[in-house]
Amino acid sequence: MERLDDDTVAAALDKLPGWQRNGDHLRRDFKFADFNAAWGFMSRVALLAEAMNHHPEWSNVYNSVSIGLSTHDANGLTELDLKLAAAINDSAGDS
Ligand SMILES: C[C@H](O)[C@H](O)[C@H]1CNC2=NC(N)=NC(=O)C2=N1
Repeated sequence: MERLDDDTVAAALDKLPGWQRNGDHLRRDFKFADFNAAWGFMSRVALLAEAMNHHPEWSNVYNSVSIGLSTHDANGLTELDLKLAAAINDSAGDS
């Protein structure tokens, strides 16, 4: 998988509400009603990450989930990160 150039990433981010670029990562923080909702979200994301064989860097504190996306095999951002970011938004109930 090829690394994306800066313009391609910037254009894609316009269509990914909540996500920001931070160097080689896309980042978004989510907040839910409670731990149960946060964990349910993480369970859904875990299943789709496994299906994509593309996995998030994330942490959870009670109702907060912080996510970083990057393609380690490519040392940067690829289409897989954009795809996973969009799928994560769907899992959180965003468009
Ligand atoms: C061997 C396996 O295909 C790779 O290690 C996959 C697994 N999940 C991955 N996830 C992410 N985020 N980046 C990768 O480069 C990656 N590579």
